[in-house]
Amino acid sequence: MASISLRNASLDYPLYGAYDHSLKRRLLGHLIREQSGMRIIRAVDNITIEAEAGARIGLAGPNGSGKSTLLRLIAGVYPPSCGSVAIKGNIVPLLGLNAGVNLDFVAEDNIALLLRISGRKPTRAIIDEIWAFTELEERMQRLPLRMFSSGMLMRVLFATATAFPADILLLDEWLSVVDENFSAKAQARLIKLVSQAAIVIIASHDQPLLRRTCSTIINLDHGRVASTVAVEPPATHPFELREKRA
Ligand SMILES: Nc1ncnc2c1ncn2[C@@H]1O[C@H](COP(=O)(O)OP(=O)(O)OP(=O)(O)O)[C@@H](O)[C@H]1O
Repeated sequence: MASISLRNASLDYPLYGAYDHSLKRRLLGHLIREQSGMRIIRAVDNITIEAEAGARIGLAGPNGSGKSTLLRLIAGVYPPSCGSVAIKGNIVPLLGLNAGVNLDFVAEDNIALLLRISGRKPTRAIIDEIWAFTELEERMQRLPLRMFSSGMLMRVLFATATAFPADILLLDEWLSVVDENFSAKAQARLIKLVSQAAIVIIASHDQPLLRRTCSTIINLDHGRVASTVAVEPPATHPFELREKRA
């Protein structure tokens, strides 16, 4: 059974070199939690979340409030600086599509690599199925991704990231997927993935979207939970995810 348990989890980003070394700065260092010359940003601050199967959680909050970092913490991209994060179930993190990609490798090798990273065996049949979804010419499978347009690259990465169902689906707002035709197709694939996932967490600035799709909205502010709002159960399939990054 899928579950997420964050207990008093925090995440500090160390900011190497983002400061000066003057005496004044050193004297002021302790005021900004600077340790041995390292400045730290606490992007997620003491957050506790318990989610079981069926949870649909929206993360809201102003720019820099910690939504993306919290998703990365749950995805295991970063370990917590303190507190604990325990996850049961396989996670599909749709956070930044470029993660894990090597532009110098040909497309099919990248697909194989991404599948392996997510614990899947990249068989010929699976790669072909992913490629069919992209609607790109077959010969392009053997070209380095460096030669792809950004829209083509997006198609390949989206098709790969969404090829398998997830127990836990994490969505950072990023869907401005290429041209109109593909967008409709991408949206349909995403809706399917969302409906199959046991737990879905969506970070977005789009309150109507969060209200349509989530049962709980967590409002973040400066990395902390400012409020948690229960939302009426969404109507059947009001899912509309085409949005631009803020
Ligand atoms: N790689 C990084 N290194 C250092 N600081 C970072 C890094 N990524 C984010 N931050 C900082 O962490 C804080 C939280 O950022 P985060 O991207 O999680 O916020 P967000 O709520 O997703 O913002 P937005 O709505 O603008 O996408 C911000 O202060 C940001 O400057």
